Amino acid sequence: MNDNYIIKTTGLEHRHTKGVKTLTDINLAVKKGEIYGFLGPNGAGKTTTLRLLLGLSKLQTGKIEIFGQEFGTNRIEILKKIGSLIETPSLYGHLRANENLEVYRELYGASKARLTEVLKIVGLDKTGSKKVKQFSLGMKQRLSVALALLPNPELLILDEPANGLDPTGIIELRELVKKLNKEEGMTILMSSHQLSEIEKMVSHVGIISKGEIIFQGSLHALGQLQKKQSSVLIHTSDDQLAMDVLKAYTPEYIGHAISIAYQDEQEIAKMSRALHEKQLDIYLLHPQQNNLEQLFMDLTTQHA
Ligand SMILES: Nc1ncnc2c1ncn2[C@@H]1O[C@H](COP(=O)(O)OP(=O)(O)OP(=O)(O)O)[C@@H](O)[C@H]1O
Repeated sequence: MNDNYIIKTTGLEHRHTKGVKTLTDINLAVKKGEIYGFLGPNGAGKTTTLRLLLGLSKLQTGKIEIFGQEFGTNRIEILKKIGSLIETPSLYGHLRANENLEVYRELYGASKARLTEVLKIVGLDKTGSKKVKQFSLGMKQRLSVALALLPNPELLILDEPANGLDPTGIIELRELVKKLNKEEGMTILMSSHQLSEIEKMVSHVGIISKGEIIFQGSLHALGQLQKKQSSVLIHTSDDQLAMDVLKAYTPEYIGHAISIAYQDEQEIAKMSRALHEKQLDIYLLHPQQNNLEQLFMDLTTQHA
């Protein structure tokens, strides 16, 4: 197996109840150093997949390899190197940030120095005597991440960490995730049901819909796919003739204008030149770029 893979699953399938498949042929590939966004609408199967990766649900079909080792037979060794936040951990509202971490410190076999360190990493080292119940949701979330960081993991798995956070909380989370990745060299797998929440922090994306992966690749590749789906709206002094002039681009008349799918801007320039050559006046030439969110919607609905 390629050592670069931190997580590799092959043909994962899962049934919660007899007959109903929750996951079908999940082949996740997360490489060292990636911030991998695991995206999908509610109920798509993200949590089920993450629970399998952490051994919280029993593997039924398929293979899981983490850090290049088969999960089932190297479970303890592997889990020692993973930090996770999968269900909201119980934080004690009447305790301070450091006191909350102290509760778990020994359990994780972490040193006092590590406790101080993780508080600093998540930016909660100056909260003094403030009790956790007075924390914002974003601060609580960062404290939960601090808990996951206590054992100094190589891989961090976060299930919907942006859930319920306001824009400021999301920015704080983004900064933290990027810092962990860059400064601590951590590989991060995080799930979300909203692309906009994570597109500014992830390097790679896996999109799951109805228990199946429908896209996996770099954020750049997703962007390229988005470009392919872009279209330009054109309205001229004679749309009938324009349709004919542009027939090589498979134009579609949509009532008030012509819509044409394009891949790069050069094509728009060519279309414009062809119309001018036929003395057509261009009243409207409007490229419409689907944003990634739209693409995500497209990707999940097309699959239905
Ligand atoms: N313990 C369970 N028993 C039966 N069905 C379950 C169980 N856990 C999850 N499911 C079902 O499996 C499907 C996938 O759920 P899962 O929680 O993995 O989705 P998700 O993508 O994480 O969505 P969400 O963000 O809503 O948790 C859903 O249809 C859900 O109802």
